[in-house]
Amino acid sequence: MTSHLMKAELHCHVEGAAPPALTLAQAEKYGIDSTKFVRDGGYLWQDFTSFIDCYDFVASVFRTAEDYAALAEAYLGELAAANTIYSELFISPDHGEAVGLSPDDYVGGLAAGVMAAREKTGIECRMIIIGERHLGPESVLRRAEWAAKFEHPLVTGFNMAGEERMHRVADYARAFDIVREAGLGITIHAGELCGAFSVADALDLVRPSRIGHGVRAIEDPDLVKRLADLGTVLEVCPGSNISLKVFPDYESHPLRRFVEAGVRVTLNSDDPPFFHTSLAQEYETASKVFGFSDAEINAMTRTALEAAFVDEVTRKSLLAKLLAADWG
Ligand SMILES: Nc1ncnc2[nH]cnc12
Ligand SMILES: [Zn+2]
Repeated sequence: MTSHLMKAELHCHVEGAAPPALTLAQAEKYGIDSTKFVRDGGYLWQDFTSFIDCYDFVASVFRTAEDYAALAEAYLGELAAANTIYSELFISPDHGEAVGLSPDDYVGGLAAGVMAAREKTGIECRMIIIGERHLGPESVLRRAEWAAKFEHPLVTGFNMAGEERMHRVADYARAFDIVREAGLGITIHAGELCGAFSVADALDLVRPSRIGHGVRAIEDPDLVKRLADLGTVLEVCPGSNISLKVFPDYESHPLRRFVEAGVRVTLNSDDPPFFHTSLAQEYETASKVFGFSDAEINAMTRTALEAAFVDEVTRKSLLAKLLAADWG
């Protein structure tokens, strides 16, 4: 049982956290037909491409700042109820713009939800701007330039998600230079749909402190050692990896091999209802399926807090909470 363990999450896409029932209610509110993407209380997709189509549909039924505030508040409330003290939400202003919501209103709505959740539960949250890789290098560059200028105390990082098989990391290096210069934390999806070369490219060209997934680095032992030596933190999402068939089953999932190799890892849900998971479920899987002890799981939570894109005062306070719980 892991319900008593304190938790932290670095990798969850906010639109990907929308429960199917909420998506249905939103679709009804705007008179949108959802039958192609939601059925029997679950999302309909078969592979990564149709997953992204379904994700885009879900995002399209959130249309106002208030819709996004309610979504963020609901997800953070669920996390807090599972003993989670810190969350980083990946947010994608491109999805807001696609339905006519300005980036300012998109982030403003989410921030209102984040603050309401903190008020009610004490959960701390920061937001990470996403550039969508499959929208192309120009789009990610434009998003990076916007993020570099957009100053908001709750927006602390930049990530690139989306279709990893499109373009090369080099095509996006300039975007990451811009956000690095602006002082944002940097993480990038790599080594999920593509192999070790993609993680190596990310290390060489983007120099992230964290990597979203990164799990296919396991295909190259020298790269695993490089990750351990650099101290790069992997945002591992085991349930997502199994659902998207990155690995056929948990026995072949490399989470434990990364830990044994000294790579810093964290536990995350990615897009929880799409993958029939939750952060609480990922902690349970770490214990029951991977066989990690409470102490090993607490070490992953500590790693998440150490790698979080927060100011040092907040980090210290979060680490103190975890330490107190660990002793308790
Ligand atoms: N697992 C994932 N990989 C890449 N892009 C995503 N966007 C939402 N979920 C994603
Ligand atoms: Zn992701």
